[in-house]
Amino acid sequence: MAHHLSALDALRGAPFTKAHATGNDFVMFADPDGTRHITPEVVKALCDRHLGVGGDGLIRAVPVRHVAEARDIAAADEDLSAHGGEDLWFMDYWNADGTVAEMCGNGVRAFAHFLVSEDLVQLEEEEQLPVVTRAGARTVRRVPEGYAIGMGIWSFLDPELASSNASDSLVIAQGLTDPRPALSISMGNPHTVVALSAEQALEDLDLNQAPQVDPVPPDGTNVEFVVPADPLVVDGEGQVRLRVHERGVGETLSCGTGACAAAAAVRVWAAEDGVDTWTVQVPGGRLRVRFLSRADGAEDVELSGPAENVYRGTII
Ligand SMILES: N[C@@H](CCC[C@H](N)C(=O)O)C(=O)O
Repeated sequence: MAHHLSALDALRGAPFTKAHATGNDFVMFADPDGTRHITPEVVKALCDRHLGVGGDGLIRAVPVRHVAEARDIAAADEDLSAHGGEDLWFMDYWNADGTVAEMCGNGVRAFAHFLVSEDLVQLEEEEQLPVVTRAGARTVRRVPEGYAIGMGIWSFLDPELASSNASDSLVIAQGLTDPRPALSISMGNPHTVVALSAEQALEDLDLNQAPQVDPVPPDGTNVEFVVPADPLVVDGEGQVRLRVHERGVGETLSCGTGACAAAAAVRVWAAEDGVDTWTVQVPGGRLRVRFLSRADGAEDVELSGPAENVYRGTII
C-alpha cells in the first residue's frame, strides 16, 4: 500500500492483518521480538479509512517481557506468574485517534483469533488461554460462536452509587430531545449507559457528533445507548439493543466492553439480578454476556462472540 505519511517509515515491510469482531475492526501486528515502534501518529495513519488501512483501532501482539508496563501488570498478579508470566502475550491496544485504552472486549477476541491463526499460540477446546491487557489479566477459550473472554468483574465507576444504583450523570446527544439520565460502569475501561424507551429513538440518534456527558468521568467515557427488549427476559435470557459512541474512535458497529456495561446497567435498573445471560444486539452482530457470582460478592463477566481475519497485507 503506497502511503505518503512518513509516520509509517518505521513499519516499512511489516506484515499486518485486518480483522474484525462483530464489525469492530482492527489493524493487527505480531511483534514477537518487541521491535515494532508504535506511536500515536502511526496509529492515526494506519486507522485512517482514506489514507491508511482503516480501522477502529490497532492491536500489537507482543510478549509481556518486551513491554515494561505489561511486565508490571503480570508481576502484580500471582496467577499470571504461575501461568507463563513474561512469556504471555500482551494486547497493546490503541484507539484510532492514537490514544491507548485499558481494555477492548472485541479486541481480545480478535487478538486471540490472530494469535491462533498466526500459530503464535495453540488453543485446544476446553483450554483457557491467559492474556494480558492494560486492565489486567483476561482469559480466552474457544466456544461454538467464536471465543469467550473472561472479562473480570464489572463495577460502578462511582462507588458511591453502589447503594443507589440509579444514575450518576446526564447525557445529551444529537437526535435526543432532552438530556437523559445515565449510569457509568467500569469494565476496566469507562462506560456511560443511557436507556432509551423505543427502537425508533435509537435509530434517530446521530452519533457522528460525540454525545455530551455531564459530569464527564475523569478519563472520559464510551457512551452506550440501549433499548431493553419488551418483554426484557425471554426463556431466562435478557435482551437489549445497543448503539455506541466510543472514546477515541466515534460510532462503531460494536463494543464488547460496552455490551457488558450495557447488560450490567439494564440488569441493575430492571432489578433482574437473577438473570445471568444476556443477548446484546449491536449494529455489527450479536454478543452474549454472562454474569458469574464470586465468593466475595462481586460478579465476573464473560463475553462471547465471533472474530474473523479479513485480509493480510504489508506496509510499503
Ligand atoms: N471496542 C472496544 C473498546 C475499545 C476501547 C474504547 N474505545 C475506550 O477508549 O475505552 C470493545 O470492544 O470493548
